[in-house]
Amino acid sequence: MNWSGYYKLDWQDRVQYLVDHHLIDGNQAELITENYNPVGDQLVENYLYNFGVPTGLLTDIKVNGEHKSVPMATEEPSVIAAANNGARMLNQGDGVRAAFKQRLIRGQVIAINLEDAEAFQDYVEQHTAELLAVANQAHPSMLARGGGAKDITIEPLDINTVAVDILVDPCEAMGANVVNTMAEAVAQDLRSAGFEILMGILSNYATEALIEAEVTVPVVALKTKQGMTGAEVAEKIAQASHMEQLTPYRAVTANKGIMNGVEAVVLASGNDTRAVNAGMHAYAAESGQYKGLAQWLVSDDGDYLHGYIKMPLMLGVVGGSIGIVPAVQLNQQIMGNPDAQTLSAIVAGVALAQNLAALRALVSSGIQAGHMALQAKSLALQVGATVSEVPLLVAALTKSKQINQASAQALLEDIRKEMR
Ligand SMILES: CC(C)(COP(=O)([O-])OP(=O)([O-])OC[C@H]1O[C@@H](n2cnc3c(N)ncnc32)[C@H](O)[C@@H]1OP(=O)([O-])[O-])[C@@H](O)C(=O)NCCC(=O)NCCSC(=O)C[C@@](C)(O)CC(=O)[O-]
Ligand SMILES: NC(=O)C1=CN([C@@H]2O[C@H](COP(=O)(O)OP(=O)(O)OC[C@H]3O[C@@H](n4cnc5c(N)ncnc54)[C@H](O)[C@@H]3O)[C@@H](O)[C@H]2O)C=CC1
Repeated sequence: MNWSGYYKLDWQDRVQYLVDHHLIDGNQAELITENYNPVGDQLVENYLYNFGVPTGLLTDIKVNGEHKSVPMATEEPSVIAAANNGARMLNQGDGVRAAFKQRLIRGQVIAINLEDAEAFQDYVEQHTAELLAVANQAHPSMLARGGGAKDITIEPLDINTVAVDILVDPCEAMGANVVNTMAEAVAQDLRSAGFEILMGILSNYATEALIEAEVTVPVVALKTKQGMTGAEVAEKIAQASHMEQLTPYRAVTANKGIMNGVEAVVLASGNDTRAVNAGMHAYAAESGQYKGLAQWLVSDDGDYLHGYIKMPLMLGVVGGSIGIVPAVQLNQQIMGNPDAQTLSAIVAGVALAQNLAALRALVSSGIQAGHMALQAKSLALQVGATVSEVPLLVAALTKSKQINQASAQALLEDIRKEMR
């Protein structure tokens, strides 16, 4: 097959090309057509169709004194139920408090093959004001909004390599493109001054945008239907949380659980999930050992469970695809059209809610009871149940306590026999 120039075809011809070359059949072309979206066609290259991600609601999480409803986009069963469950417990205290100390994005301009790295550093120090002006002239509207390039720091990388780091306040944007534009302008300026510059690019390791969130939950909110007291559950959650500081094998799983919620809100809010993920995981390993991002401790009097999380989070409420995709605008509206800091506080709150629900399940009934009960619906669809058969099969699976593909298939056959 010759794919050269495929990207120049219009959408209909791109789909027809797949049919003509037997990559898809006519029914599948229809599926693509049903899911065509003109906005999608403008957003990505070689566009075929919009791949739908189910979006559900976290109905109520109290963050910085405000009750928020939060759309979450995820394909994984039980994540949204768990977020609701976690938030239900967090809300029984005063809710989550979350804030940034600063919120800046970093651009790196990397100078290489320096004959005298110290002389280069002196040059940058002496020309800091000029370099900041070059950065700000590259995107003047950010300065006009009260943001823009704020500081320049120097990061020696080896004997003849130095990164000049520009720290930028992107206001309500995430700032990746803004910073890249500034970094390239500074790179050009340094080239004109005679230095060899390898590249200018933002860093997704957002250590100047660390959000800290904390919550205090009365232990009574944690008691289980199976009879564990809140105090018992709290004690075990604190122990479980400590394990994440001891072994990276446990920490990665716990952080995956946190990302269940974080990524679902980041995606629904039109933000860049990859940027958030990369920064989060790097930060989890900042001590040299990968650790859990959240920590839970029982208060001295035993009455409260205290949760804390600190993570890099650079999100925007303008820029990128945010203003373009109608579903994103809808999701922002459901959250009350938050500003960038409020959206970040919501995400940090969801991180705590998600982690609390997962840990509580792990140390009480185990994860499978809640997770697999909700997974049963996907399993039913997987084995070919029709939409009207799904509730019957889910009920049968839950009763059988054998939530796997083989038993789903067998139970579906039984249901069909009975229906005949
Ligand atoms: C699944 C539950 C919530 C059941 O929990 P439950 O205690 O059986 O549920 P409940 O019926 O008592 O309901 C309690 C609350 O949960 C919410 N809730 C309950 N069901 C629903 C639902 N269908 N849809 C929406 N919300 C739901 C809802 O807020 C409800 O309050 P109410 O509205 O009744 O006042 C619980 O077992 C749980 O939180 N489990 C954790 C599940 C989880 O974390 N799933 C993520 C996938 S596993 C994973 O990827 C990560 C992990 C776990 O490995 C991370 C780690 O290891 O740390
Ligand atoms: N490594 C990474 O993370 C990279 C990410 N990206 C992508 O970059 C996009 C985000 O970049 P941005 O620079 O945030 O978007 P952007 O390029 O759309 O810039 C934001 C725009 O919004 C305008 N704006 C209007 N009102 C504003 C306000 N109140 N505050 C701030 N800006 C305002 C700015 O002037 C600017 O033109 C995302 O789509 C991301 O996926 C791009 C390159 C690399």
